[in-house]
Amino acid sequence: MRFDVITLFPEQFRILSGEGVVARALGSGIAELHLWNPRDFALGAHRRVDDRPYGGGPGMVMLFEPLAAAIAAARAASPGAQVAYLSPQGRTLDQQAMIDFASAPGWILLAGRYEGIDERLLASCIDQEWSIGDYVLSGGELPAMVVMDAVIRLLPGALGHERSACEDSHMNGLLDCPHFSRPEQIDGLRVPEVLLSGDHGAIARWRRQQALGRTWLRRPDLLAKMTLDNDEQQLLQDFIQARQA
Ligand SMILES: CC(C)(C)c1cccc(C(=O)NCC2(NC(=O)c3cccc4nocc34)CCCC2)c1
Repeated sequence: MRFDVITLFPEQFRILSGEGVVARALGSGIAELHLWNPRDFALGAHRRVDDRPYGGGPGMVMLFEPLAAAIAAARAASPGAQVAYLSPQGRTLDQQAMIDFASAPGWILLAGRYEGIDERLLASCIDQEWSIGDYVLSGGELPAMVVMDAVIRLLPGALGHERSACEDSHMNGLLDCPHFSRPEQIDGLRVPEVLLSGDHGAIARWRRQQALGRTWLRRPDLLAKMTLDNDEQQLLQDFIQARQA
């Protein structure tokens, strides 16, 4: 999958070519990243990419022309790719959204800075507006990297042996089960016996029950989106009753 990112800070994206799943995917051609800096499309003597807001007020606004030109260049280089503006006004993303994005031919991601972009870009050049959540950030670069990380992990061949035991619970919306490793005892705290039993069926059921129970306890909103089969409903009931005992 091809990613084109429009950003005033292309250097920030070096972090993706470090190590791990995304770096390997970029290195092996499963994904590709092309960076476009609006400053390269800024004309005139001062090559401005931002200016003061009409109507006054603090801060600066990213100018229309350099962004429109950068978007046009990215569109020409990535046929079929849609343009998504990472923005606090956007649709809040979740795993299902990332799964949907993973089937696109490519994405052109626009990262904002300052107070944001000239609104006319949304009407003329931008196809989608996405948010990674409700907090004040300095720019759209980290949100763009969050989207790339979540989508690239879903591409065929991206996850080798890293597929985790609880990956399934991630994949169908449950929280993770608890994880333990050596030593068996720390300050009197032991590892649940079932995990030491070697009974893989019991271990898989315990992990499923823990994922169900923790989701019920901590994120009932995620559980509400799910349909549990009879076995899962029984596991969850047993978890709830054990807690009330
Ligand atoms: C959400 C709420 C707290 C109510 C709020 C209200 C008003 C402004 C901001 C704010 O953070 N503005 C600054 C910028 N933020 C983001 O780009 C950004 C922020 C959050 C999630 C994102 N997902 O993608 C891009 C995102 C916009 C221009 C430069 C960075 C945040």
